[in-house]
Amino acid sequence: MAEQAIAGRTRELLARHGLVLKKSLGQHFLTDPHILNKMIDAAELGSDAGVLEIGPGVGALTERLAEEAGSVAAVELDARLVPVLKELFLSSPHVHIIHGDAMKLDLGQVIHTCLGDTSRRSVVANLPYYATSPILMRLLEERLPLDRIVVMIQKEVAQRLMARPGTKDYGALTVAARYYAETEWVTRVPGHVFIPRPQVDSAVIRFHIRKQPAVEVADERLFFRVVRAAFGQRRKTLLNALAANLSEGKRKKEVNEWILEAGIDPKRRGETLTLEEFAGLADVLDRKARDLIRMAGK
Ligand SMILES: C[S@@+](CC[C@H](N)C(=O)[O-])C[C@H]1O[C@@H](n2cnc3c(N)ncnc32)[C@H](O)[C@@H]1O
Repeated sequence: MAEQAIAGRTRELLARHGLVLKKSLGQHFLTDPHILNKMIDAAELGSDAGVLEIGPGVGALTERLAEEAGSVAAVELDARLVPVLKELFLSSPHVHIIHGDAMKLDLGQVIHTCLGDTSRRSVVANLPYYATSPILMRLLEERLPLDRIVVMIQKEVAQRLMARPGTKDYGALTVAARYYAETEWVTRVPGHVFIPRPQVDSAVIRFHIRKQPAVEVADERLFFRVVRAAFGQRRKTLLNALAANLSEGKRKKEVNEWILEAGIDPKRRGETLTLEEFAGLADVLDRKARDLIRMAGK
């Protein structure tokens, strides 16, 4: 379908159902067929592929997914859109429309129930801006049975995901994404291809989910605590940031020794550390914590 046709159909559906879009739900509907095709190509679908779509809106992307994938499960929060979607996909039994909140639903169960007959699974979605990071983190942290994720997100978040250590965009989100997946920039998306036009530009990013995390750590929760502590106060040195956020009353001298033991200069800023350096540091802290527990038990 051409851009004008998608835009016309979107407006017609909204008018026919008397729907006023809610900015609070990130409702900006895509009208550009070239961008839709880029997302479809990036997802590398086929009849053996199952797709979880988050936020189908009035179904522009869902329709393309339905053409290219074996099964589609589309989770929409806005109850007003659910009957519109059900009507659109009435004669497509491989498309499952689910009314629910992607931040709360048991997504593993949705995948199992709706996409169980497919051999590889992806998420393909134009995510609502207000919930991009929490939804992405859920998809990655919960270790859902997914091979890849192709998402359209705010350009600034995409830049954070792709950032290199030492740059202003590099942060806890970058480290977390890289821990679970390889990230790849697909395309930039200008604001004028949406109804209504958002104030920001977007980008499409592809995640290849790793079978194993990028680095091995003894205690994953501690690893992410170290990462959050290091980025919590970006202007501080690693020593000061960790002493303030993580050391639970330990003197700075000890924290300094831990960082040195991990082979890192304590005067560096947390934002310059690579994934491997964060992992090494978390493992030193884990060893120290175990030593303390062992000594307390003697
Ligand atoms: C950016 S629009 C994308 C719409 C459509 N997929 C498209 O590309 O045109 C985001 C969609 O996510 C829905 N949404 C917002 N929060 C949600 C949530 N927590 N769970 C599921 N859907 C949500 C909105 O109602 C909206 O339909």
